[in-house]
Amino acid sequence: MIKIHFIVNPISGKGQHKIEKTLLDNYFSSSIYDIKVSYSTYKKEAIQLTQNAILDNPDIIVACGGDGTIHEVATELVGKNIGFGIIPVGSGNGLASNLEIPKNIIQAIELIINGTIQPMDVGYVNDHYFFSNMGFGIDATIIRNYEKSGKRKLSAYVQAALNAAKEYRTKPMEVCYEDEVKMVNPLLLFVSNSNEMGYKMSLTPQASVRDGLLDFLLIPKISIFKQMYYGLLVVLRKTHLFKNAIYVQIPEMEVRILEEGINTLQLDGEYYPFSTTIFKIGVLKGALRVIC
Ligand SMILES: Nc1ncnc2c1ncn2[C@@H]1O[C@H](COP(=O)(O)OP(=O)(O)OP(=O)(O)O)[C@@H](O)[C@H]1O
Repeated sequence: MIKIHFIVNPISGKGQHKIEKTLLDNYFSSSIYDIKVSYSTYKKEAIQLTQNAILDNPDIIVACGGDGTIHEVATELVGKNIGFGIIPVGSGNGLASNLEIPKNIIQAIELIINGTIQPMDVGYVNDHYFFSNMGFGIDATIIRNYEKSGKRKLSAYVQAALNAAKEYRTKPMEVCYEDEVKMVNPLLLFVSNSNEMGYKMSLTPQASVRDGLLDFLLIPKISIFKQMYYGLLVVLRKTHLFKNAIYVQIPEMEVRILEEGINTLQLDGEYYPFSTTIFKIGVLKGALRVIC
């Protein structure tokens, strides 16, 4: 018997997907599979649901949602011998798109049945994991504004980004990597494991979830006109034309923020405040067994 737990976020995407046991039973024969389904009823409950599912010794746990749900479920599976499946019913679906997991629910189910388990890298910052990307800087403010808007669609991201461009204040930081220490004051310090942020957009098109490296993108403080130009290049998928950026592919970096107070990060598109000023960022090669 193959035991599979599905953890479903009922509000992800437009909240209109219907992933239910009756649907799954059509594809997972009861002579081969033992299927369980649970639904998150509030933010971050998928963490607890995954912990409960692990106690049942499943072969596979499937996150049904977007990058936020993937983050919550996969965090509990790092370094464990449990297959991780994805049914991407979120809004941006960045990681699933990077892994070429179809957005069509039936095709994603078929991939869980016929796909192979492949190790993928996992990023970490201090004691938190990330699977797609994380960032200090304006992206954390964009995510905070986006979460406040209560909407989950591309136009809400664009509005959140325009508001963040007006209000964001840069902070001086030291970044240490490969024996170098650089003093920076970045608009954006974006760290990516995956080559897609969601909505088919990317700031780090060269990133791979299997290279044992993270892609670090540092955009210095620039004028509002240059910010708009960069935004345009992101939409046009031509960020390589932007000459003010530092882009390195390395396994680790330390960031020291040179101002006391609360520091904000986005981790896989969710907003997190931290009271620490020192952030150790790195990658665990092949630490998640993903089905794709
Ligand atoms: N029942 C619920 N009510 C409110 N929030 C929930 C519920 N279940 C899960 N959540 C929260 O919903 C948030 C968004 O989830 P998710 O990322 O899966 O969808 P999305 O934002 O539509 O997709 P993406 O991140 O790919 O753009 C997560 O923070 C998650 O904790």
